[in-house]
Amino acid sequence: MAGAKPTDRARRAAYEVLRQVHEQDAYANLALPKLLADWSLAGRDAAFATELCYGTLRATGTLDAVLAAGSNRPLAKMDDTVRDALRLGAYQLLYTRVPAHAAVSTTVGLVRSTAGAGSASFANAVLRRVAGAELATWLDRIAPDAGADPIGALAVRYAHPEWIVRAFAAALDDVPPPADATRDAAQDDAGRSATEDDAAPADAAPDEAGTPGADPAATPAAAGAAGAELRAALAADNDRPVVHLAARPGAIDAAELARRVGGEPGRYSPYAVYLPGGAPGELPELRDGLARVQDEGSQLVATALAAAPLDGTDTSWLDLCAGPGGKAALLGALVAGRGGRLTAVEAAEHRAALVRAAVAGLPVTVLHADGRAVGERPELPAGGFDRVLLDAPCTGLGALRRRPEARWRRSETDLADLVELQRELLVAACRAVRPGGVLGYVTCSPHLAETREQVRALLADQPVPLSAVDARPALGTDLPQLGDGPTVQLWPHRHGTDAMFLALLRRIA
Ligand SMILES: C[S@@+](CC[C@H](N)C(=O)[O-])C[C@H]1O[C@@H](n2cnc3c(N)ncnc32)[C@H](O)[C@@H]1O
Repeated sequence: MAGAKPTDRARRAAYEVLRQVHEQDAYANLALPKLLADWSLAGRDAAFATELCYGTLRATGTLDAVLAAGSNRPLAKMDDTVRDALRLGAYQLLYTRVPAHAAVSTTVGLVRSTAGAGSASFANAVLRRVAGAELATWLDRIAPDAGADPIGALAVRYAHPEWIVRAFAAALDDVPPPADATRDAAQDDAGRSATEDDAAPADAAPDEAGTPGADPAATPAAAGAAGAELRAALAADNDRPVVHLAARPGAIDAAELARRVGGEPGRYSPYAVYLPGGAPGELPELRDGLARVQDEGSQLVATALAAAPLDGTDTSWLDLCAGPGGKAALLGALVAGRGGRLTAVEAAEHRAALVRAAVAGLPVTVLHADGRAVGERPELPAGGFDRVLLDAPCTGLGALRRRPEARWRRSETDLADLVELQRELLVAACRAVRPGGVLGYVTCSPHLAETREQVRALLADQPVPLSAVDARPALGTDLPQLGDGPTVQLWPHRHGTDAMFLALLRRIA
């Protein structure tokens, strides 16, 4: 790409990431920064590449529906390289202010260079059809009627798979009405944003620029009608998340960290700092271990476990699923302040290595082991721990805004295996906690099968004698909209955090 215009290199970088995501199961937030560096893309050009890449990945399902309608060839029969180029072109046409002629000609050029002249003329014909109507018109054409199929309509308009829309509706207890103003809200959410000259903020981090932001009118404050909060939750997934840092307790406080990095202290976690529009990049505070990039919701659930009332000893803590180590680092620093020690367990070897790096200098023992082995090895004694965190492997539906490809990669069929594993780990965590001790069950997912239903089944079965503890006071007093308890579900559109779930349970004998 040497010699090419920076905007063309930005498009090419976005396209290469799409290929890596779809061909090699790569993660965009890891692949993109490497390509930006390799191709010397910075500032506005890096922001443009990020916008195109993240936006196209987030909107893939909707773009595919448009392309299918605009093509005489089924998507499944298209060459993979052509399909990704068309997605990138259609994204520019429908979701950005890039001029149509530039979106079409650069995409056709890309297809010509990767797949030859015949494919280029096919791409040209499809994109000209796509360019023939605006997003709103396309949505009206391809989305099911909201009256007959409200979930299907929201799925297309907000670019989420239907099973995720259904899961959010159930978790929010906000089932959309048969017919409503869905169309207007979704169109505003999808409003045009980037041009070649006016892309995402020039200094936007590769992992934070994204599809255009949420509709202010779709916030819970403006909500009220059935389905309004669901729309706000879906829109928040398409919003550009603010980078959150966690100050390491005992090493630096949030106010000082905020001053040093030019951010602002978080609203809810005493350790949180927001970097609005900023890139964490090579901040010395991160390099020196004074802080980590960590969503405020993750900070809150870990600190809530540490804050839950406890009688007796409070020096032996366990993190049963610790990789890559964000919560272990926070808990390790907090238990250090109490003169105690954390044991951090992780089943994947490379992730156990990440935990070791994250907890360097803290009183933490890292075990590369299966968390279900509680009671079977001396380092994991049954009844040996005062506080136990189970941050369970889950669908990750609570962090879709940070992982642009994730919503299309996960499928509902993943759920049954995950729920079973969560259940086995929960039983192991119950064995690990001492009588009188506290167990925190956390998922980065609001799916009821992974959250409230999992806890309800555990309390019904009582593998050890357990009672529920109200998690709300342990989270602090400032958090709004925490519901009736005793469990807590955070949401991006309510709290600006990932959608973390927390249940606190006490072993009573
Ligand atoms: C949600 S992540 C944990 C995130 C972590 N607590 C943090 O804050 O960085 C779940 C982790 O559990 C690990 N895991 C999966 N199955 C496990 C098992 N049987 N025992 C222990 N760890 C497991 C996964 O490899 C993954 O790293």
